[in-house]
Amino acid sequence: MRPVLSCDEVRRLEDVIEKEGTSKAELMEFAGEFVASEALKGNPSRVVILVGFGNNGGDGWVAADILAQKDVHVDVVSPVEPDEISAPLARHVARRTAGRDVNIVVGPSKDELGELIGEADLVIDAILGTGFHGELRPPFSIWIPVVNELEPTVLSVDVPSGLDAQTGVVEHDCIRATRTATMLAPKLGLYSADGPEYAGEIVCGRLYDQLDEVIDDVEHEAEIVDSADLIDFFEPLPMNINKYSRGSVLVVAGSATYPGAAMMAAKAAARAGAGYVAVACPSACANLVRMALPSVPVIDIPSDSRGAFGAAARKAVCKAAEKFSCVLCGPGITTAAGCIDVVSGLLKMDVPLVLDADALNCLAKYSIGGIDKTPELYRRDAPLILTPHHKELSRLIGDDPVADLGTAIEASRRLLWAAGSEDMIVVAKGPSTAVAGVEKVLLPMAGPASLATAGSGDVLAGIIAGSVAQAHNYAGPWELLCAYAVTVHSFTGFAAASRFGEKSVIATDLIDLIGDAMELAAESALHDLGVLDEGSQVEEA
Ligand SMILES: NC(=O)C1=CN([C@@H]2O[C@H](COP(=O)(O)OP(=O)(O)OC[C@H]3O[C@@H](n4cnc5c(N)ncnc54)[C@H](O)[C@@H]3O)[C@@H](O)[C@H]2O)[C@@H](O)CC1
Ligand SMILES: Nc1ncnc2c1ncn2[C@@H]1O[C@H](COP(=O)(O)OP(=O)(O)O)[C@@H](O)[C@H]1O
Ligand SMILES: [K+]
Repeated sequence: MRPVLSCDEVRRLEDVIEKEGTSKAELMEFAGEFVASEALKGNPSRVVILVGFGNNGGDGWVAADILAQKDVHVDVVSPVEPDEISAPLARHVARRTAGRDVNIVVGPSKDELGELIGEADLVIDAILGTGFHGELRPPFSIWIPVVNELEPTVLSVDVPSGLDAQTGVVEHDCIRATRTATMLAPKLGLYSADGPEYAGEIVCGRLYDQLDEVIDDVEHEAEIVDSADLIDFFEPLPMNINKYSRGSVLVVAGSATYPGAAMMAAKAAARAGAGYVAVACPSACANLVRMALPSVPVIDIPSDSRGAFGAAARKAVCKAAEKFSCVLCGPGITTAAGCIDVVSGLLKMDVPLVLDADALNCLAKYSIGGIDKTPELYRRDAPLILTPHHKELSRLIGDDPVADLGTAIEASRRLLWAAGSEDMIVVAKGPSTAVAGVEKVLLPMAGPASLATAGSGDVLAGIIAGSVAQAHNYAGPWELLCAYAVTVHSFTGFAAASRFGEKSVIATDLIDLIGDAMELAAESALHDLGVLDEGSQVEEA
């Protein structure tokens, strides 16, 4: 797993490194060397380096010097003369580079800038880094659209300029990078909100030899999960099993209005590997589910007048749930009174429980001002996995806004710390999904935007429940198991997009591709571990 840091954590890390004897000035030299080495990978003969007023620009000035020494023609485009640069470290390296064989262009017109970029093989964007905040000001608000319009190959330094390194939000405009060379550790904003759209491929410069020894001296906002970290989940099925010992899931879902949600979640749980999956749904939709899923037993639960769980549902659901290795509750249930009752009954049981969709909205209705105010309502000894998207997460914390990865992680932590249980996980879904536990927050590989389709979350909930059900002897952490499920879901998105076309994927497509997705994830893990060469098949390993 690879750490992802907040801007504050990066600053603290730089302080730790400085205490260990490597100054910030030296770090800037290493950052510039890293940028130059990344730039040289494309063998450019002409490079334009756009620099700003701060230390991000400093990295660019150092890279300019190195590239010029390698016989690359370098044009540095600066808003001011080197002597007028405000950040002292950056001013120092700018003055030094000014005395070398580089062409410095101060305050060019739009046309001049366009011409320079048109002649270059590569543009290095060292305008703004972690120090950027507020509204983009001139001249950068003028430079950035000129760059983007010409669509050159762009290497951004640390973060694409214009992107908030913490939130990933682009308020006004942002450099569209081909690649981003980030320093010490990726910043959270590269994975949040608009980050993935603008950052391109992300490469990380370690800069400091003993980075592994000091990086744990600061907290990590999150950790990226690579397929290789999930290798233990790709074991083949043992011979000596039966359908129950493989793991069983009770899917408590559906209503007269939303029978499909129950069908999709149940089928996904089975495709994810559970040996026995049953559905407990309101009697109003039971026959529909029976007809759609011949392999799945359906337990009739008393309905209310609208076809949702009724007053007698809690007892019937909890009795049925006793026999299962995992219960998934929520897809399509509505928030009728009987549903709220069912959710509260299941929370009191000691079976591993996944709460999704309307089960989360039922939970939010329990309390005023956020469920973290009354953690006794959801604190339990058995595993509890909540799978909210941003709106559901916001409801759970009393309607405080959840808009991006950073705020989703913060909201998840509020829920987790209030409960204080190692067996509770929040899978905060979004374009990038965070899997948060009390100890750590994981970022599994995100899927394609094709996953933004109705019912896709029901499929993920099924994959999570199916995976939990199989984890009889699993020693944890639950974060990793949920990260595995999210990764498989992401791969279903890629597999479906390549089969049906990016815009044509619908949630039911994802379900039948769960097996393919597991194979793709396993291949990717073996590839990361160096067991598979590019293009070879799993069977050859
Ligand atoms: N501090 C360190 O130890 C290291 C820092 N490094 C680099 O330093 C960067 C951070 O440097 P700084 O903290 O100087 O900040 P930046 O260089 O990212 O930006 C600060 C500058 O941008 C200007 N600015 C801020 N908001 C603006 C806006 N809305 N419109 C126009 N201009 C705006 C400010 O006037 C300020 O001069 C990192 O991203 C990284 O690239 C690296 O050199 C590695 C070591
Ligand atoms: N832009 C996106 N890129 C990648 N994945 C996405 C994107 N938008 C949504 N997703 C994923 O799709 C799923 C949607 O879940 P959810 O919002 O609960 O859908 P539904 O309620 O319709 O089932 C989540 O797993 C989420 O992470
Ligand atoms: K930048």
